[in-house]
Amino acid sequence: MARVEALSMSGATAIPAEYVRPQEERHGLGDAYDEAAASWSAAGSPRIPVVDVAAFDATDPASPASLTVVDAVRAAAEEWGVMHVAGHGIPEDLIDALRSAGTGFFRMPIEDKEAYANDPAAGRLEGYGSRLAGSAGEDGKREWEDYLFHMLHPDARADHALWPAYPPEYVPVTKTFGEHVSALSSRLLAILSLGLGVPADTLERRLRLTSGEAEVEDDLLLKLKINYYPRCPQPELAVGVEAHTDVSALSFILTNGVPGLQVVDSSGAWVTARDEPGTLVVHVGDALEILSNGRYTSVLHRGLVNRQAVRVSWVVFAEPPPDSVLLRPLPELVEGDGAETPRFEPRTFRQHLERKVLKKTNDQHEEEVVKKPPVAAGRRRGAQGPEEGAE
Ligand SMILES: Oc1cc(O)c2c(c1)O[C@H](c1ccc(O)c(O)c1)[C@@H](O)[C@H]2O
Ligand SMILES: O=C(O)CCC(=O)C(=O)O
Ligand SMILES: [Fe+2]
Repeated sequence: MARVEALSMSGATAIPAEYVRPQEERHGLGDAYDEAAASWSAAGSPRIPVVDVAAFDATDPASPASLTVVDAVRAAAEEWGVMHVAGHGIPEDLIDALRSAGTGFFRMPIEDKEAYANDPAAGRLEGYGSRLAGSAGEDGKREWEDYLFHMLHPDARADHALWPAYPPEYVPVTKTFGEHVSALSSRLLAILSLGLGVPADTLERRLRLTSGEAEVEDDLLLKLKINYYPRCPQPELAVGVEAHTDVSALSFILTNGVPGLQVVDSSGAWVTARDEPGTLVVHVGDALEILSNGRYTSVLHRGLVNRQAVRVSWVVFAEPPPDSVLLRPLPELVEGDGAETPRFEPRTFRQHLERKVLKKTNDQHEEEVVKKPPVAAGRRRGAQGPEEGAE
């Protein structure tokens, strides 16, 4: 398997055809540093909201301080589907240690990283890999990134044999980080539940409780993907990660400070995420969009690459168990007095993934619509359609 890192280090000035994105996808692509400078310097340019959740008190969710947090998170999740979260409670020195552990792994020679290679075709998704965005072998389908992917939490489900043995602090640091993200994810799901006008434990219960007669509590799973985006000689032709929405309930993102993440705003324009020190970027994913009956928006985003600096991002996906939980709009929203029309058909997480992949590889399959990137600046998101099935 060709690693993007090796291509980047080869010194070639042109990228291979399989990394050249189709013309219709190249709108607004460019060196992430140039795109960031252009987007941040424009007067009145839109900014992803920064919300500080420190003042939310789970033991007193109706206090004025808690309600202020609920309102800010609700507004960001509705209008953007993405926010920079401050006051998250994860110690800065732990975040620094996480960054240096992951960077330490990628600093090893490629041959040493290959010991961790995954094999998606054989169903082994965990490990070191390089992604094919679409059908294998087609031109314009590869993404300019290598990655490391593994289960992070709960610890009992994580196979530490698949985690890097080097650097030696990788396992303890990453594991501790997972515990903190788990706590943060519960806190945010409580805030987001209150934002929907339902009790604080609603979203987490619905994401974890097995449907059926006996209420069995399953775990919310956390998976870690460390994305490694090497320097790219033609960033106007390539993407690090193509435009997509996350299938998770929530995703948590940290970076090494190099720009690249872009999100679509409510006018349909690409906005480059800033580096907001002390914050984590949090995405609303498809699972939460479904549970909230579309009130919260699963954010369409992509990753740009650049000529001068390696970009690294750490993404934690918080997702329901694949088969045991039925994802559907909360009964509290779609049943009884003042009920909303359900906008999504019930499905398990695995079914959702399968339908989305099917939709991507077969555009005729229209009942499940995957959000499409804007073709020109300023086009409204509504034109792309959320992934709905029950209207
Ligand atoms: O819960 C999620 C949400 C996501 O958005 C993603 C995910 C899990 O896993 C995807 C992934 C990671 C590693 C692989 O080898 C894959 O084939 C897929 C990730 O890309 C993302 O879409
Ligand atoms: O690198 C980033 O900032 C985002 C990566 C991403 O969207 C993903 O891995 O799903
Ligand atoms: Fe993503």
